[in-house]
Amino acid sequence: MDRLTLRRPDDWHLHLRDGAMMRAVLPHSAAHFGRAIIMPNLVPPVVTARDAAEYRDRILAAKPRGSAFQPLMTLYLTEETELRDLRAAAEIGLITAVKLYPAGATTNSASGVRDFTKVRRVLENMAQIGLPLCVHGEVTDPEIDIFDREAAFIDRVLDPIRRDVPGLRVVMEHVTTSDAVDYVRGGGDDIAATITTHHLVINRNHILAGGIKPHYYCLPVAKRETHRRALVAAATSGEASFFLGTDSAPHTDAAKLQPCGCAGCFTAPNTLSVLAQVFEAEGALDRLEAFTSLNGPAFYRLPVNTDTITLERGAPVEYPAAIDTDDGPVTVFDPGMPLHWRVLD
Ligand SMILES: NC(=O)N[C@@H](CC(=O)O)C(=O)O
Ligand SMILES: [Zn+2]
Ligand SMILES: [Zn+2]
Repeated sequence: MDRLTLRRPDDWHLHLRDGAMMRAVLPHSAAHFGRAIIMPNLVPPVVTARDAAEYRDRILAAKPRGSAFQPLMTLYLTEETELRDLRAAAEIGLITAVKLYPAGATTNSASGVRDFTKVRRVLENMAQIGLPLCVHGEVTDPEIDIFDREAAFIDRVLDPIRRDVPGLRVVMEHVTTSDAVDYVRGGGDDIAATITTHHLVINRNHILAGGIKPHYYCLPVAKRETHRRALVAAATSGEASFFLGTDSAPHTDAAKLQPCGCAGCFTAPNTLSVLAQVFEAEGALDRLEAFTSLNGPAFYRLPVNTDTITLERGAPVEYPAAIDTDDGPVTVFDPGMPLHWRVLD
């Protein structure tokens, strides 16, 4: 097979940032994706309906001319989130989901939730209206080893919340462990998971062996190879509970390459080429469309995109090692292998 036509993919977890950074990164997602769930962890975060409407308008204004890319907005859940504001935003279709960051778990999560009893009423209302909760699933307890924080989150936080609030629809974002894959598989129709591009390619050795590689540092941090294999198996299985959320998370090189560097991999420019390579290696190219274009809309109860994209296999695809922004260069994810699948214009 050297040509592959798919329903146009969507990205169910994307960081576009704001200002100069947004203008530089947005065209890379808009070139390939129909829609994307836009993560709200700006500084300050997108917490009110008004913040979301203004952010959406800034994205639409920065969108390349002629692009039909649709940002699907989210609210950043805080202990002060107002129920009325959130319900109104959902009713008019301004927001597609709400994002839960445990306070301190990841980039710009300081305004996140510490005491989960304080958001219970909001969660109950979300269950009632079927509004999905996107979850960064890591505990923040410094006593818990960073490689165990996702598995611990399932037992200590996520499962108790789901028992407490039956019917709450949850997307466990950027899963990195076989524990999360198993939990989502056994969790019924109200839970799904996004899987990133980079977690299908790297394990923790890529970050640490032979010298430290800050551009592979993201959260949740990549785990051991057995976990990566579980993610590849889930993504390539075609199972409805697993879909693409790239978590493309641009930071300038200056912010990544320092004694305390930021977490995040910037994968927007080459994501689809990397994914096709991974699926081909598994003999699963026929299930790429389910992962990139069908399972996400089904969970979010949205129609699939009506148009298609075509990938073609050939000589290795060229992509920039970094993109320029007015804030400085942003390094593009290096999958460490030649990519033979290019997206045709
Ligand atoms: N994934 C990351 O390592 N970073 C994300 C935040 C997040 O998705 O947790 C970011 O905003 O930079
Ligand atoms: Zn996250
Ligand atoms: Zn993210």
